[in-house]
Amino acid sequence: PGTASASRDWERVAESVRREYLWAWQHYVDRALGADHIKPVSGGREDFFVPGHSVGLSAVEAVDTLWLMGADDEVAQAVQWIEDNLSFDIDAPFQVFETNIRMVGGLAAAYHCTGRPRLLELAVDVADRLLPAFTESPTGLPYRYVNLATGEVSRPDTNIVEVGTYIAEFGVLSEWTGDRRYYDLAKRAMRVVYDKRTELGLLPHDIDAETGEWRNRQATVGPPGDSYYEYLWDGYALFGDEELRQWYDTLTDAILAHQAERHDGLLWFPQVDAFTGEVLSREQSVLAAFYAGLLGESGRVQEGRAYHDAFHAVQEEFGVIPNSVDYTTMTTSDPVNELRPEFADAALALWLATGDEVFRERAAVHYANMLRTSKAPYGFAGLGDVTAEPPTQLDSCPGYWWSEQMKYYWLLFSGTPRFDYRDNYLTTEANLLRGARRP
Ligand SMILES: O=C1NC[C@H](CO)[C@@H](O)[C@@H]1O
Ligand SMILES: [Ca+2]
Repeated sequence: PGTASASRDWERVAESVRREYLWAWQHYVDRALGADHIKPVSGGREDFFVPGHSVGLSAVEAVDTLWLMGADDEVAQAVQWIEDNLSFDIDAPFQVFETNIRMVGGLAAAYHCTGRPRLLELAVDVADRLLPAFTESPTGLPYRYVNLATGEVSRPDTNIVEVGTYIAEFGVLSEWTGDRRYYDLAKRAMRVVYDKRTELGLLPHDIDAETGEWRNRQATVGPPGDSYYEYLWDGYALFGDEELRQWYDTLTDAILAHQAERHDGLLWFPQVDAFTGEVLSREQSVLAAFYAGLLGESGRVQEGRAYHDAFHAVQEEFGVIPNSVDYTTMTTSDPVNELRPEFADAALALWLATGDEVFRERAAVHYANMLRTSKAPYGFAGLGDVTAEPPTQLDSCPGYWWSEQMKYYWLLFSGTPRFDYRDNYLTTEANLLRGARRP
């Protein structure tokens, strides 16, 4: 990986990605610096976590992407705003999962790339404000919300993603500070879920943080199941935790045995009843596409390739992948596109795992189709209906756009010396926690 390919001028595509990203960044700086989101059609500002309490989400999500692009002046702009303005002393309930993967992860990645101590201090500050969600819980499964100023917790009606997607961000904080609390609290919640797997070795996705009881029967590799599985593997990949790998292997073997289904020669993962294996739904969320990359990087390369082939068929059918498809008819009942990055996420993971150029080609099409349909006056916009000609643009650009697909494209096409292509780690929000190579 990282070598130029004779068949395509990847450098030219990489330069396009960097140019478009810096164009969008300049509009964010000019019109919405400090806001969680810019509104790309109107040029307005928008809060993500809590109305009236933006925490500069897009700037935090952008730092490592800008750094990997060598855009050091823009890195300085983002870091300046963060160090001068960012405070988490906010008397409002924040969603623990989203705050972790976006703010803890974003600040930790910014620290990993720049080495600026204030960024690590802020990551630790916001992580400490999340801890009551874990320590106040009778089961160790964190509540969904915590007030960052008072520590008041709420919403035990949670799911395996929101109780199990912390080990990467919390683990590096333990590594970088020497305080094991973060790692231990994150892993304990994962163990509670694993120990409740069904006879078939499958997991429902909804769970009560106070009673520990399952609240549904359905198993899915899409939301809100996806990153629980991802972080079992990541805990092994990042910290060498063999127990997490064993849990991952046990659950993945069960998923491949009971959830995998072939249809028209393509591999899919329908939703099934975790206790009986009965197929409940053949809707496939675009977010489930990440799973192709997870299978590929965790030694299930053939299955990973096959599942990416399935989503490639969806990209061929629609151009821009809609929120979900029914794979038995290849039709969509949800034609919205929210700039979801998972197809590109899996393309990068599979390219790093196999070196096969087909994944760069597929990602290049993903980028070209986004560029053609989502570019709006002040940034990149989601689409209201990917089947319309032209697709209708939404006045929204999610924070993950600044951290995910543009970074995946850049890493796939640029061969940047700032990234260790052989030893690296990106979180589920594409925050770089290992593999930055400072010049
Ligand atoms: O894990 C995640 N789930 C949802 C977002 C992208 O679709 C993003 O926040 C992240 O990739
Ligand atoms: Ca993800």
